[in-house]
Amino acid sequence: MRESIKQLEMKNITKRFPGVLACDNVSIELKQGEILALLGENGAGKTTLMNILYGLYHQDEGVVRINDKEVKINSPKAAFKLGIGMVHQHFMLVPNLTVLENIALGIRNTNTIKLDLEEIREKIKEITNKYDLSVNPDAFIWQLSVGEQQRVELVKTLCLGANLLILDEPTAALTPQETDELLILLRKMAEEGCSIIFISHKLNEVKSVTHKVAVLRNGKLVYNGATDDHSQEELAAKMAGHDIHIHVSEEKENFGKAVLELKDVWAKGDRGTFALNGVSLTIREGEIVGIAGVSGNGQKELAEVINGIRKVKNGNIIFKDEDITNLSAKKIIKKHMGYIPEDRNHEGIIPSFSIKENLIMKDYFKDSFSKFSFLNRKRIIGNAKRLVEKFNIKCPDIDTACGTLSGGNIQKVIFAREITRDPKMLVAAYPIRGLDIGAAEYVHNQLLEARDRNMAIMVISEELDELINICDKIAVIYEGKILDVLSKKDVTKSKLGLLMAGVSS
Ligand SMILES: Nc1ncnc2c1ncn2[C@@H]1O[C@H](COP(=O)(O)OP(=O)(O)OP(=O)(O)O)[C@@H](O)[C@H]1O
Repeated sequence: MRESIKQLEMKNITKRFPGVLACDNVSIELKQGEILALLGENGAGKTTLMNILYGLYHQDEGVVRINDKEVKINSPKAAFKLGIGMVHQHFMLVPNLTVLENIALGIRNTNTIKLDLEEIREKIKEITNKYDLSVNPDAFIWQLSVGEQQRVELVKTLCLGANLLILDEPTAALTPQETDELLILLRKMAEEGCSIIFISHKLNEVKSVTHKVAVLRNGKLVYNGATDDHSQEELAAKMAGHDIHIHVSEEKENFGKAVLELKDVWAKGDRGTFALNGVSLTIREGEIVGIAGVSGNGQKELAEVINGIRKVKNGNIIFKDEDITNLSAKKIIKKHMGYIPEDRNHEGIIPSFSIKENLIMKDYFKDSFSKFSFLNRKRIIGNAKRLVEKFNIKCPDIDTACGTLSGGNIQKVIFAREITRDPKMLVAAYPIRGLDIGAAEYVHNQLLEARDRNMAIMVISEELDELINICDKIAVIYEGKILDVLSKKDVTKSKLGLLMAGVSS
C-alpha cells in the first residue's frame, strides 16, 4: 500500500525554455488536506511549475520532496506512482471511447492497478458514491458536456489513487452551477485527506475554497501565505504588481444601423438534434450584445452558423444588408466578420505555426501582407512585433510556435488578430477565458473602444459580471431560443439567473 502524501515540498525550482526563464528559484509547500491556490498573470510560470511536479518537464535546478524524502519525477507515470494526479486545462480524453474505456486507458498507461474492465467499473462506482458524483461509465465522451468531462478526468485520477491533485484552471470552461458543484467536491476531497493545488484566475473561487496562496510573477514567487490574510483586490495587485480597477461601461442609448440580423434561424447540433430553434436577434453598429446562458443551450452553434462553420437548416442571416446564410467560412471572413472561437487551440490557431503566421492567418492574401502572390516578410514581421507589444503577448520571439505559449497568451494572439482586422462585426465567445485579471481588463477596454469605433459585437459568456459590465444589451439563450433581451438599465443578476434556468415571465 502506497504511503499517502503528508507533505509536499518543491524547493528552489528553476526551469528555462529557450529565451524564457519560466520558473525562477520557486519554493512552495503543501500539507495533507490543504488546498493551495497558485496565482499569477498569464505566462507567470504556474503551468510549468505544475508540469514539473507531474513529471512532464524536468527542472533545471531544485528538488521535490515528499514526506521529507527527495523524489525524482520523470514522467506522469512516476507521478501517479507517488500519488500525484493532474487535470489539465484541456482534457486528455478520447471522444469516441466511453467513460469506462477512457479510465481504463489511463490505468493501462500507468499500471497502478490491474486492467480489468469490471474491476474498474466497480472502482468508478465506489468513487462516485463516495463523492456523490453522477458519472455514467457507458456514456461516450463526445456526448458529455465540458463539466461532465471534467468529472470524468477527476474520477480517473481518483481511480488511480491520486491523493495530491493538480487542477489547472478547472472552472475556466464550467457553467456557474458546475463550478459550485466542483468547489463543493474539492472541499469534500480535502476533508477526506486529499491535497489540492488549484490554478485559477478567478479570485472569488480562490477565496472561497483555498487555504493558502502562492503568487508567481515573471517566474518568481512574490507571495506565499494564508488566503484569508488578503482581499481579492490585494491578491490581484500582488499578481499584477500594481492596483487593478474594474471598468464598467456607460449606458448608451443610440446605436447605428443593423449589422447582423438573425431571422428565425434553425440549426442542428453535433448530436443531430436541433440546437437552434428559431433564433431571431439584431446587433447594430456601436452595440455590444451579450449572449447569456448555461453552456450547451445553443451558444456554440449560434457562433458557428454566423461564421459559416455550421449549416443553417431554416431561416436567414443578414450581414450588412446581404444574405450570408450558408456562405462558406472563407467568404464570410472576407466580408469582415471577426470570430474568437470557444475552442482556441483547435479553431483559433494552428499550434505548430509561429506567432507571426497565426497573426496573419485571415489576411495573408491581402495587399498588406503579400505582393504578386508572395508573402511580404517585412510587413508580417512588423505586424507581429507591433501586436506582441501592444497586447503584451509573453513569448521568447515572434517565431515561437503558438502552441507552446501559455493558455492566456494564446488567447491574446487570437484576440489581437481578430480585433485589429477591424471587422464590421465581431463574435467573441468567452473572450476572457483563461486571461488574468489585468489582461481581461485590457480586453474589455479594447472591446469598448471597438464599440465606440462603431463595431457591432456579440459577446458569448457565462460570466454574468462580465456581461453586465460591458454589454449594452443581454440576450438570454435557453434550449436554442432567445428567451428575452434585456437592456443595460433593466438587467440584474437575478433576472438573468431566472431566464438562464428557462423561467420567463
Ligand atoms: N514547452 C514550452 N516551450 C517553450 N516555452 C514554454 C513551454 N512551456 C511554457 N513555456 C513558456 O514559459 C512561460 C510560462 O508559461 P506557463 O504556461 O507556465 O504560464 P502560466 O502561468 O501557466 O500562464 P497562463 O495563465 O496563461 O496559463 C511562458 O512564457 C511560456 O511561453
